[in-house]
Amino acid sequence: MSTTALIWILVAVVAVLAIVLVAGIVLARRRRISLAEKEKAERKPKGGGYQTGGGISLAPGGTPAPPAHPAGERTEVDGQPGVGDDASVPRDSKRRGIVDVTLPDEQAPAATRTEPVTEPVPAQQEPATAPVPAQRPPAAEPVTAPVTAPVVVPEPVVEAEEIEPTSGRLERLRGRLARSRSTFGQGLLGLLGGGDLDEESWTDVEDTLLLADLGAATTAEIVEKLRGEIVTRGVRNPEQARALLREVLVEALHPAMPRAVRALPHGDPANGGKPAVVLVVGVNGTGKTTTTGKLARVLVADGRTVLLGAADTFRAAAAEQLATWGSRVGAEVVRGNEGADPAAVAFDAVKRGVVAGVDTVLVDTAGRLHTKTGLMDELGKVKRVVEKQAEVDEVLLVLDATTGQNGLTQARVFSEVVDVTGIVLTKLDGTAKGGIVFQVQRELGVPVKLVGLGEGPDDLAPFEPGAFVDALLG
Ligand SMILES: Nc1nc2c(ncn2[C@@H]2O[C@H](COP(=O)(O)OP(=O)(O)OP(=O)(O)O)[C@@H](O)[C@H]2O)c(=O)[nH]1
Repeated sequence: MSTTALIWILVAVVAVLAIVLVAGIVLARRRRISLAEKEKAERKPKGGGYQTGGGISLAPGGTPAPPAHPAGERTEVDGQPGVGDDASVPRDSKRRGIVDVTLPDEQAPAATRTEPVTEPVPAQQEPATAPVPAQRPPAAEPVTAPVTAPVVVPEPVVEAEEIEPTSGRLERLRGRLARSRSTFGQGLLGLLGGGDLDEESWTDVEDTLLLADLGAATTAEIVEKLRGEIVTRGVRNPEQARALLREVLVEALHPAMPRAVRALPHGDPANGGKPAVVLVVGVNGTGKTTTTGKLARVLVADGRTVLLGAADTFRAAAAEQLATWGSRVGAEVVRGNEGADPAAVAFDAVKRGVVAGVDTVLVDTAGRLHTKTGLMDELGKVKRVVEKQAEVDEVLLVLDATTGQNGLTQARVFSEVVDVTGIVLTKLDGTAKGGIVFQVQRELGVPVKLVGLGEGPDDLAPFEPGAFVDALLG
């Protein structure tokens, strides 16, 4: 074979190799592209219900608005809305936000005002002893502007209802604490009175207290005290264990805290004295209106005259509900139109209370607010405005005992917003977590003054640590 032929064969081989190489590269590229496309094709639409391992739920963009906040479904029996939650949808009326409140022009004619009070007016600067209606200059009257004009509902007592005496109510209603009693009475006493206590038994005691919602700090304190005293006193039998447990629990409830509800007037209202003003605050559904009504009965039973202010203007039926309570005890009710500014209604109520010379004005406020700022604005305003008429003597925070930690969160927020002076713990009849009493007091440093033990009109009892613990221990 000639050299020329060899060269041609080599060229041909190189050419074939080059073609194979190029074809290989192209094919490889093609494959890679098709792989990527496959991946793309298989990718699920963003967030379509996919949940990552971390538990983060992704929702596809541009889809309809997410389901309503559970607060919208909350009722007085379910989980309660917390402060700072979205507002609950009122049970039977349109929702109104605090942002809807239109502040009046100072100079606006009375008839167009939506809120009666913004600044001090002559009437509010009168001496406390002034006989109010007669001596008030006419110029002061626009303060209660017609738009929020109080609907004063004088309710004569058609049929005087018998009101249960208030003393000893906790003892009478002790049966209502049955659910909590099973934890303390049977649970704790069973553990403590059962002979030698090993580490495991103490863990059980701790768990029992935690389950009853006493909170970690109080639980630790109580357990430590019990452990020490059991050894020191040589507790050997169930009776001794019971006595010790009672003592430790009562002590943890700070029996020396002042628990009187400051609802008595300043001087004689018939002679220019001012009524006591009690603001009832709390998240909706906790039992504010019911508590206000029950408290009115307590006062009436004590021979006091009461005026009720229905400043919960979010829920139309709340005013109705309060009016019913009022009519049952012959208490006048001042209410605003639905959606009226709660501060205006509160102002009108207290003003009317001063004029009418009642002993006590109880103001049921609204707790249905979007944010802490909203709450602060509104409650702060209610208090400021009321104080133009009379001193606020008591701010009762109503907490639903069945909501546990949520109630505690609410309590913290409210106590930052207003100077809470007492706590009413409602629905203690429906919970095994009566221990929340301990925690609430400890957290807020504010005494539990009243407890709600049922839906009946006289199911409100003064809170007495000794009687309460006795009821818990059975
Ligand atoms: N079992 C029990 N139920 C109670 C107690 N206190 C109130 N309730 C019930 O709780 C529900 C709510 O009470 P309301 O007084 O309407 O609550 P509220 O806080 O005024 O609610 P809003 O007007 O929506 O803000 C009602 O069905 C009451 O009967 C209590 O101590 N025990």
